[in-house]
Amino acid sequence: MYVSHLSLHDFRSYPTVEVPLEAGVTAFVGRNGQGKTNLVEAIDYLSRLQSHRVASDAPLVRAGADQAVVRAAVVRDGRTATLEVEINAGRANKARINRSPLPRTRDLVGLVRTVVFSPEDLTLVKGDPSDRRRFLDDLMILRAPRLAGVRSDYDRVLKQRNSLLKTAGLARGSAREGALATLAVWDDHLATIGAEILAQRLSLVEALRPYVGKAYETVARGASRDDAEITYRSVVEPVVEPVETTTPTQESLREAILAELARRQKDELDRGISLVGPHRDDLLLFLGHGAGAERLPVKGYASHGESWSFALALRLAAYDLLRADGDDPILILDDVFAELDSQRRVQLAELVADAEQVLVTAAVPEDVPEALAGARYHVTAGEVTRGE
Ligand SMILES: Nc1ncnc2c1ncn2[C@@H]1O[C@H](COP(=O)(O)OP(=O)(O)OP(=O)(O)O)[C@@H](O)[C@H]1O
Repeated sequence: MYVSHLSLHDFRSYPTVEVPLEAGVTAFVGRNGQGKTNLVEAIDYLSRLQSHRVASDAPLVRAGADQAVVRAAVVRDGRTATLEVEINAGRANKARINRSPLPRTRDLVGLVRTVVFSPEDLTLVKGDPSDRRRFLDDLMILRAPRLAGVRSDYDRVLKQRNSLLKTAGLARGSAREGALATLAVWDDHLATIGAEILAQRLSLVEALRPYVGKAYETVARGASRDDAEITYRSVVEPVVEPVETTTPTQESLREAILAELARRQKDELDRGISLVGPHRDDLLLFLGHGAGAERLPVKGYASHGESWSFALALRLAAYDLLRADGDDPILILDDVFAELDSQRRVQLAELVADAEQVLVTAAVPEDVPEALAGARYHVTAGEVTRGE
C-alpha cells in the first residue's frame, strides 16, 4: 500500500498543506524544526490513531486551533480510498472513509499500516516495560484491528478495578464485604479480557522471534541469527517460553490470572492498584554471541551500538512480519540515519529500499543514503516544495 496524497489542516505546525506522493522512496529534507516529522507523524497517526512522539492528542492540533484534520488517499491493490481523521481538542475524534463517517473512530485503525523507525526507538531497549508492551500491542492491533477494542476494554476495566481497590482497601465491616463482592466481578472481567491480550501477545512473540534473530544478524556487524532472543515475561507465569512448551490456551491463562489475583489480593488492597495482568508484563530482550552461548539481558549489559541494533531489529522484524501477512506496510524512517554509523546506514537503506513506500526525513541531503534515491521535498517553515 502507499499514500498518494496527504492533506493536513491545522495539524501540528501546518495551517494547511497538500503533498502529492508516490510509491517508492520520498525524502523530506530541511533544517530542524521545519515540519518534516509532522508530515510523517500525520500518516502514522492515521494508521494507529496514536502519535509515535506524544501520548495525548492535544499537541497534534495546531496551537490556537480547536480541530486538526489529516486526510490521505491510500492506494491498495490499485484501488484508492480516502481516509480522514478529525482530531478534536477536548472532544471525541471522528473518522471518515471516502467522506462517509465511520460509526467508531477506531474502525480506522489498521487500514493504513505503518512501521516507524525513529530516534525514540532506543526506548524500546532502554525504556520501561510499558514501551515494549506498547510495541507489542501496536503490532498486534495492526495485524488484527479488532484488538484495539479489546485493549481499550482492558484499560477501562483496569481503571474501574483500581478505583474499587482503593475504596475496598479503606472500607471496613459490611462496606468492605460489599466492595470485595464487587471486586470478584471485576476480577473476572480482568481475567477474561487480560487472557485474550496475553494469548495474543504470546503468539505474536512466537511469530516475531525468528524475524528478530534474522534482522539482528543483518544490522549488527558480525552477528549471527542466534544472537538476539526475545521472550515474553508474564506476571502469571514466571517466564513463558513458547519455544519449549506448547502455547497455553486462553482458558488456562484466564485461570492463571484468577489464581494470581487471589494470591495477591491483600497486596492489591494495601496498595490500591492492580498488580496482576498483562499491564504488568514485559518483553525481555537478550543478546549472546552464537548458538549455545550464554545470553545476557540487553538492558543494563548491551553497548550503545548493540542497543541500537536491537531496536532496529525489532522494528525490522515488525516490518517483515506485517509484510509476510501479505501487504507491504508504509515504512517511515524519521531522522534515523543521522543516528547510525555509516555501515548500519547502508545496511538499513538496502534492506528497506524495495518496500512499496518509504518516507524518509533528514536534516541534510547527505543523511539520506544513496540506496534511497527517489522523490525529494524541501521543507522550510511549513512550505513543502518538490525538489530534484
Ligand atoms: N501543535 C502545534 N502547533 C504549532 N506548532 C507546532 C505544534 N506542534 C509542533 N509544532 C512546531 O512544529 C515544529 C516541529 O516540527 P517537526 O517536528 O516536524 O520538525 P522537523 O522538521 O522534523 O525537525 P527535526 O529535524 O528537528 O526533527 C516546531 O517548530 C514546533 O514548535
